Amino acid sequence: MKISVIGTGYVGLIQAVGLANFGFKVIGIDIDDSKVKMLNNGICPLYEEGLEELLKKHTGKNLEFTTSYEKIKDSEVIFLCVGTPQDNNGNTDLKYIFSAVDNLKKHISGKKYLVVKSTVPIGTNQLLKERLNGYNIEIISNPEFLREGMALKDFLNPERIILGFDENDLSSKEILKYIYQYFIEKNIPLILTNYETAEMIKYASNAFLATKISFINELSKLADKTNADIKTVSYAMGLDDRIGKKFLNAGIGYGGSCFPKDVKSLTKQFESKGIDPKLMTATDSVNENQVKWFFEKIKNYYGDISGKTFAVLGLAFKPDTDDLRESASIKLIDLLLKEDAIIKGFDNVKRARENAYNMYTLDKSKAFYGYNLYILDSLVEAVTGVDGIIFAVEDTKFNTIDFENIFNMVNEKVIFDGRNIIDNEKIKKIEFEYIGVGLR
Ligand SMILES: NC(=O)c1ccc[n+]([C@@H]2O[C@H](COP(=O)([O-])OP(=O)(O)OC[C@H]3O[C@@H](n4cnc5c(N)ncnc54)[C@H](O)[C@@H]3O)[C@@H](O)[C@H]2O)c1
Ligand SMILES: O=c1ccn([C@@H]2O[C@H](COP(=O)(O)OP(=O)(O)O[C@H]3O[C@H](CO)[C@@H](O)[C@H](O)[C@H]3O)[C@@H](O)[C@H]2O)c(=O)[nH]1
Repeated sequence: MKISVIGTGYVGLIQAVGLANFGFKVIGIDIDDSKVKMLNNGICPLYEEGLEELLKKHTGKNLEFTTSYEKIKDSEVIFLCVGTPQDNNGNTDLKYIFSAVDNLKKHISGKKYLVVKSTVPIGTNQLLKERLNGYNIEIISNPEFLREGMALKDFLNPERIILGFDENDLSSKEILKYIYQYFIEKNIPLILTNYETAEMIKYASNAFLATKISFINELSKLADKTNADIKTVSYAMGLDDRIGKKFLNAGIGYGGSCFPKDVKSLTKQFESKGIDPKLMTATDSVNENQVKWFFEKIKNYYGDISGKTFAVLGLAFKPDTDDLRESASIKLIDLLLKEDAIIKGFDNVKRARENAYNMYTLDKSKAFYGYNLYILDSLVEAVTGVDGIIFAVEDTKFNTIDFENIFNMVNEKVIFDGRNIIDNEKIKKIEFEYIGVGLR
């Protein structure tokens, strides 16, 4: 069976490479010519562990990439994986979805199945059905749940597969069961439902996780003002199975290309139906403020941060990715730079360092203060001579830092742990000042 994947970003590329690895003949379609060229040469345009190896293995054999929608005519099944960013008002901007569907229309000959993996507001699959009315095509909603940094693992071991169908469509279930045979044999739970339920499951899952994070982040502020230790609070809460220990780590807020925009989109979806989205508004607002609150803690420590030099360790929105979208680390760096601090940034992922460098040199809104920012290729270089070390990403590789060794390299011995990843008791013993999130 031939399969097309429209949009070869974090989701589409994993889907294309993953399906090629299952033995399907896959064509990846993207409007970005330079990306397509790289992919056809077996070069991965984004960092995801293990992805480039698999890309190289299949490209030129059962996997190819193109900018031409014409190739779709040979594919029976088409996965739609284009971006669904937020517009200026926080609504989901569906322009890439509509443009892809309109391009696709021109090449429908014979029966086709369009599987929508992009995260789209409730009602969108039905809208697409109307847009494609009269064409020989069925639409299936199949939201994606992979996490960046573990995308290949998540592709192979999803916790559930959600498939939303039109009630009159009888053939799609069989086609999807055939493609997802591997998962069915592994007894991965399969939820077969209608479009709207499938769409809501995606937003509900992301919004719930985001709310869990904002919940613990809000508590961390109270812990900061009292003698409570938020890490112990999280741990003890998590021992209750009904609560669960995951996504209860306090920090400088959630980032990435999904949680921030999906929470905002859900808020707008409530509002569009005349419902006051109290919980979603709070989740979003706690998150927006968390990084500012931590920045104030840093400022309060010095009084004035102008001319102070900081090592910021971790640049992406989470570990093991090069993705800087809505990164709390970048937001913190912006706040520090705006008050004339000097930043020495480091991330364990080389591509994240490159993306950060490009962002501050090419993005006009940032370049004006980018001259106070240095992106360094070594952690030791980043911490040498600084007035404070800031941990901005929960990268466990930072746990192995030899602080005794670093003691004599820094100018001022203070650590701001924005992700509560450093052993604070150990740090204090070697006479570093320690400032965490809701713990001392
Ligand atoms: N990134 C994640 O971890 C993740 C996980 C689950 C779901 N999602 C959802 O999946 C969707 C894609 O996210 P992403 O992070 O992969 O996006 P992305 O920005 O990394 O990739 C989108 C790709 O689509 C291409 N594109 C845009 N318009 C196109 C068109 N008309 N035709 C062909 N290609 C086109 C872009 O050039 C880009 O390469 C979003 O709806 C997102 O919310 C993302
Ligand atoms: O206890 C925690 C856990 C996470 N985070 C932050 O939350 C953000 C998101 O983390 P994570 O969920 O691991 O990353 P994503 O790759 O954005 O994945 C989320 O968003 C994807 C896109 O929709 C979904 O597919 C995934 O299921 C969902 O976990 C990051 O900034 C983390 O630093 C915290 O602050 N505290």
